[in-house]
Amino acid sequence: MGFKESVRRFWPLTRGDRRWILLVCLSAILAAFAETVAILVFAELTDNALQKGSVSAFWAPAGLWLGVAVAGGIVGYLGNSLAAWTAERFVMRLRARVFAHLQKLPPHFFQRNRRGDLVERMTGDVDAIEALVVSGLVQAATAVFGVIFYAGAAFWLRWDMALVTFALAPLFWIATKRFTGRVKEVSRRERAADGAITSVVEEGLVNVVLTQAYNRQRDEQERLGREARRWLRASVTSARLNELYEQIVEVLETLCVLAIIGLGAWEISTGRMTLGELLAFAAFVGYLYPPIRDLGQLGLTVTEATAGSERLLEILDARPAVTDPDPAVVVPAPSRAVGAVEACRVHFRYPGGKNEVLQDFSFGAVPGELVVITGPSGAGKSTLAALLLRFYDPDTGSIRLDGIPVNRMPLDRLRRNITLLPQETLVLHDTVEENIACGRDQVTHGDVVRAARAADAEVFIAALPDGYDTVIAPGTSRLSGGQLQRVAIARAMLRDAPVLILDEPTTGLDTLATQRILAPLRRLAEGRTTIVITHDLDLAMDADRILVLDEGRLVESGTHTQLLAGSGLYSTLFHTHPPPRNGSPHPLAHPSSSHWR
Ligand SMILES: Nc1ncnc2c1ncn2[C@@H]1O[C@H](COP(=O)(O)OP(=O)(O)OP(=O)(O)O)[C@@H](O)[C@H]1O
Repeated sequence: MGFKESVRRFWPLTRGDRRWILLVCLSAILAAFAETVAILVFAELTDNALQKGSVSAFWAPAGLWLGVAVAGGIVGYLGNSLAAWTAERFVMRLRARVFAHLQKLPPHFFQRNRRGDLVERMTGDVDAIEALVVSGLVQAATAVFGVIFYAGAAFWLRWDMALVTFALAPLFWIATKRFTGRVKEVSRRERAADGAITSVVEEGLVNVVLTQAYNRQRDEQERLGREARRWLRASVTSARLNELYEQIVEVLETLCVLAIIGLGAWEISTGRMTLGELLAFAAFVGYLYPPIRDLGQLGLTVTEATAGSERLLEILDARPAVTDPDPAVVVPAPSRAVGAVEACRVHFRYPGGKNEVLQDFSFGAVPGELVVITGPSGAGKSTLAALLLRFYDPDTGSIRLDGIPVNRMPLDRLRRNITLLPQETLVLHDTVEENIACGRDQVTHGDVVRAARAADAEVFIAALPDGYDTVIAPGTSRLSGGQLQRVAIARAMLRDAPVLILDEPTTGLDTLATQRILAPLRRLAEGRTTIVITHDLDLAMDADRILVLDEGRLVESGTHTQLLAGSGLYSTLFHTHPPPRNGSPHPLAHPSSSHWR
């Protein structure tokens, strides 16, 4: 991917700020103009005030110089501040756009890309693109106008000397060209290594308990060390290339300066030039180097930015697995669904996956009904939840809510009507109150307290250091698994959607913790269409219907008693499933102990 493509893709993000960018360029032109005037005044001062030793010839040019310097300073200050503001707004907009797109991408995208690398793309690569699209443009305009003014003034002073000096200019371009390809390759490696380091650190932090428990500290350090060495190599190569380039340019500059001094000495000795003119000429050529160098550097910035663009466009070009339907095909329906859920002859394979994860799967559930989906690991149970929430569309067959195919209703409407309680409770880095309230808009403190009470969470929340205002965060251990689950139940209560999907609600909980969440879960399930995905067959006993999945197929369906009477997979799973924890009979394991109702 090249420069043009990068600009074509990212330039639209400058909409709304283009007049400011133009203003910044104008201020750069004015600053270059002020500099040119100052140098000419300096030549006049040298010839008339310094060489002739005349104080009276000093005042007028000095005043002019000071005026120009102050005006140039103000313009420069305003221009640079505006440039920083515009650049940061661009970064904000680009990051928001990529982040918004990321949020639409399907689960498998995040399974296939490391989190740390995505973070690096959202930070380092976004900055690199800004350096191309906004700062790069301003830098280019500043450099081009600098070259025009200073070269123009040098020609105006002595065109013949200017020609000789500028004959050396192509050397700068050759030097830049030779470095461009290498720099692009190295900066791509550097960015990828940056991403890998962030990933290792991030994964290390998430898995720190596992690392310590399994004595894997050294392995983790080695993993970081490996990535750090790759980064070091790329980073040092990049610094080395940049330094080499700088030094070559420096030598070329010295060559130019020597040429001017030599020619100037000759010209002054023959009386064709004054000292003031020579100094002004040398100053113009000297002032010419930074913009020429900037133009050369710009080449390097462009190459670095195109490497970043490629990585960012990989995200932006990843397609969401599902999109909102065309308004023309949306079936009108009340915002709150009744809650009848149906899957009809569903076949599904994950994008890029080899096998069908669900095959010819059909079922239905209505409000007030409790359907348990069970089966061996990998049977496709969680996939079904993903299809009901429309994270993916089935390859064939349909999923319906209240008889309407889910791909014919806005995603927002569908998901508002379903509450998912995933295996791992989602925790926001926020207060307990916000963590409960986040399920719905416009929630009062009273609503939160009522939901917490119904979820049996009130007592432990009150015991927290700041009660409802206690800040919790993902991965912190302030709340136990069971307590977190009850926060999630309170959130679901408040959300009050007609369809409820519980994915392994008792995973990781001991008997007591399980017992504590059953009553709140029962209250939550009341009157809703409840689908429970579980291995825990204690939960299946008084389900209205149990669906047994095996390798993506529905192999059995019925009540606990019906299925146990047969000798199918359910009965095998039930008789081999772990005995009640802590040795005593599971208080809920008895078929007569109705723990859902
Ligand atoms: N993103 C994915 N890409 C490809 N295959 C996937 C993806 N996610 C899951 N699978 C595969 O789909 C199959 C069903 O997975 P699923 O998570 O639905 O099973 P499950 O019955 O819920 O298992 P468990 O009880 O262990 O949670 C598995 O073979 C799994 O490897």
